[in-house]
Amino acid sequence: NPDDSKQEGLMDLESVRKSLIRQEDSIVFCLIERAKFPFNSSLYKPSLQIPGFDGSLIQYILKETEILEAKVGRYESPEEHPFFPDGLPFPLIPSPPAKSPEFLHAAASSINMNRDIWKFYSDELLPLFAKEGDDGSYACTGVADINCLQALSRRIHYGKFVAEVKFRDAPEKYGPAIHVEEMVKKRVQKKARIFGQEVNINKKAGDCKKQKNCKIDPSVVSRLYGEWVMPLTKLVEVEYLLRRLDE
Ligand SMILES: O=C(O)C(=O)C[C@]1(C(=O)O)C=C[C@@H](O)C=C1
Repeated sequence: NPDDSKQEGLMDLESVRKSLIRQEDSIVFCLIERAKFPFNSSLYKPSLQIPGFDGSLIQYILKETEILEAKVGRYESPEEHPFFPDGLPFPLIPSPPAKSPEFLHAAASSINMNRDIWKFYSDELLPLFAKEGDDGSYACTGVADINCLQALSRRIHYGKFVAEVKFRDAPEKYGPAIHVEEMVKKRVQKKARIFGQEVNINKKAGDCKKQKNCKIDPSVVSRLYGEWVMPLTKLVEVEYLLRRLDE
């Protein structure tokens, strides 16, 4: 019953969608940050030879980042999903006791789409917007990648919350999904234009009218949502609902 959830201070579809909209801002800003650097292909190849590690520098940075984050409890949150879940350390500090029962069904923790997110990000999305070249700034580029990957992962796995509120609520209220998708694509495109403009104190703020003046190509951001973010969010929703009635 949706009213019960409101009384318990829990989520409804409106609040879940509001969170998805706020997360768009983070994603667009992370992409703008990554677009400052050239492609830096060495970051993604195992050729840099990290002592004691068999993989690329980007994998090393992400894995070590997640080890630290796990120690301070990041992955105790149902909103966070590690890219390297195997063998992560337990938190060093206990989490505060939960105020309300878990919102998601226990099966939620078995869903992790980060393998697909890693793949589309490095193989398909990056080549669409990173300019060619190698300036050697691998650490900063890698950190920018990790911020993008984690923001995308959080957004896509938020599908679990979308699915749970839909499961609890009456689905006929939601209207055709296709309109929601068109609106999302238009909105992120507009955000890329507005957030990606050069701000000049002598000019009225508007947006970057010409694509070449934008820090990130707005059509790439719209494509990112249409081709990967929303389809993967739907997949998370379906995977979640398939497990929703498990004991
Ligand atoms: O808002 C919803 O109802 C969702 O299911 C989320 C979402 C999205 O990823 O933004 C996913 C699929 C729908 O077709 C539309 C939107």
